[in-house]
Amino acid sequence: MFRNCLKLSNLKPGFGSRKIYSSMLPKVLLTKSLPPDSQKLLENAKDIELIQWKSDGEVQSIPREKFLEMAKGVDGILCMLTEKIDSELLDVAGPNLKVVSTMSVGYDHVDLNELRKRSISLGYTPGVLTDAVADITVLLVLAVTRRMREGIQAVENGKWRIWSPTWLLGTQLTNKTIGIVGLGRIGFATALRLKPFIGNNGKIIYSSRVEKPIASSIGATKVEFEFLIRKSDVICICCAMNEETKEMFNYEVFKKMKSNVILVNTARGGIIHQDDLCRSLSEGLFGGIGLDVTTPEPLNPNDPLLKFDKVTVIPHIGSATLETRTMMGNIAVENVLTGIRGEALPHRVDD
Ligand SMILES: O=CC(=O)O
Repeated sequence: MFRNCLKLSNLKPGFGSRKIYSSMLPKVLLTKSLPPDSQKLLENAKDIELIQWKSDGEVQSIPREKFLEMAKGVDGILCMLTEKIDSELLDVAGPNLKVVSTMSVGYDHVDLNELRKRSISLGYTPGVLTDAVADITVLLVLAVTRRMREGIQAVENGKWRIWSPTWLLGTQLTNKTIGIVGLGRIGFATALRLKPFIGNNGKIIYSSRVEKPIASSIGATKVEFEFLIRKSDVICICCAMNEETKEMFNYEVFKKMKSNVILVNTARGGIIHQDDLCRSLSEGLFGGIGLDVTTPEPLNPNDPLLKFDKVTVIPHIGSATLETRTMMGNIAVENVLTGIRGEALPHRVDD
């Protein structure tokens, strides 16, 4: 089933025995094919041996056992957010490993402390996916407030009868309060995009560990998380997932929200306690939910969450534009190549 284990040694003809020569080159393990331009960039690197796992149609992530097997003795790993980088993997990889480069802005799948202990650098891809993820956050806000999923289902299932003044009424964003959880790059870009929709009488509030000076440029006000969840009509989760934010949206929090609140999550599924979300939905809470991220991913098509018409789920495609994925891929390649050469990574997670 798998065409796994592609071994690509970037040798010019005439360099003698490929096997002997290639074994002297630093090895980079790539866990999934990159967008075409980024793939070429890595394949054209002259000073590495590229070891790549490939699945048919790119639909499956590298199985854990395969990952452990292929990571042995490598100098660099270029991975996705779907691969767990933990002590087991790092032990198996061994002392040659200098750099892990994840093709993602989030790195909650990486045990940063274990990397630090071993002086392994972590590269990531910040900045370049801000617009794409902010776009999809707005897309979900609009889709949920305007009941897009139900509308599409009605058309497809022959339930579209006649124009009616009272059918499929959504909610207008005008004059509403938007709460952004985490006003980093993506949170700010989302707020900026939503501002014209709420008009002069709408409000943007945000919660964050620190005051964000840029917020004043769009009139956004910093508030306590508690205030945000009580006062917002629309809440966009735009923060990173860490010990502090994991399952911060749970039953207790849901009960404090407005009963018709719209909740959108384009960050990480784990920030929402999903069983609590289902429980709250079955108790009639929420105006609607929009999720680009879930627990687990992929979400089982029979997951109870999908039984609620007001829940719209899309398959973690926030950064999925060719432009953005190519920029992410190129940065991930630069990170891994500079890392194995012992140079400073262009985009390194600071320790
Ligand atoms: O979710 C996507 C990313 O972290 O890049």
